[in-house]
Amino acid sequence: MFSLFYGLWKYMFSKTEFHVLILGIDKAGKTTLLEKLKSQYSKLEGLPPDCIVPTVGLNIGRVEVSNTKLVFWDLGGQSGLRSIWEKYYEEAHAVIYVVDAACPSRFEDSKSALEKVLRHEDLQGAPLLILANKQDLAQAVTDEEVARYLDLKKLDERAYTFQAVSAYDGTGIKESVDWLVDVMERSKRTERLRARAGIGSSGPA
Ligand SMILES: Nc1nc2c(ncn2[C@@H]2O[C@H](COP(=O)(O)OP(=O)(O)OP(=O)(O)O)[C@@H](O)[C@H]2O)c(=O)[nH]1
Ligand SMILES: [Mg+2]
Repeated sequence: MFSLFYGLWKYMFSKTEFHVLILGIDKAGKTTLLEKLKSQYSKLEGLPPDCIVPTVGLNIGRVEVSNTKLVFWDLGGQSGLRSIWEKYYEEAHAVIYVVDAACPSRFEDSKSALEKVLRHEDLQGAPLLILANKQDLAQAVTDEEVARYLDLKKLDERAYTFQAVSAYDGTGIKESVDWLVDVMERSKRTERLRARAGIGSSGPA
């Protein structure tokens, strides 16, 4: 009986919580993005870019956007650390994949790391937001050019988009988060994760 009431209470009063994985190769700007998200969407001051060091473990950021709680998981992108990424796939509602748009010499590495992410069955149907980061730099290429370089195949069955951003000055971040929240709310994967957690779309299970 208690669990029935608790389920009902949880359904009616708790805000939806989404887990978003921030992936990408090292130096793409993932942690800089996380800190920018924190300073734009929460009362917390994010770390300034010159205090950010390469990530070895996991950085977590929690923010609220309208009636939605977002929990960001930022992982290290160095090649020896990428094997850890998959431990987080099962619980993720969506993926943000960050590309350094000012560094074409690393597009190939970025592309193959992303292809591996997309092949993993634990991420089936997860919406994908690909960020062409570092747009504040003159040499950065556009989001369309990053899309051409990555030349991703077999994305038909998942919601995805490319967005030009600067984690440094915040350009494009609001549009990116709005897109992400909207697709996660409508995604079949979200329905599946909710059902597994005992929160059905038409009430507690
Ligand atoms: N100009 C500019 N520099 C950026 C931007 N985003 C990140 N950087 C710089 O890029 C470098 C790497 O940034 P990080 O945020 O540490 O990159 P990361 O993807 O978290 O790297 P790992 O933790 O090693 O995987 C730092 O020197 C940042 O200041 C951006 O939008 N513009
Ligand atoms: Mg980092």
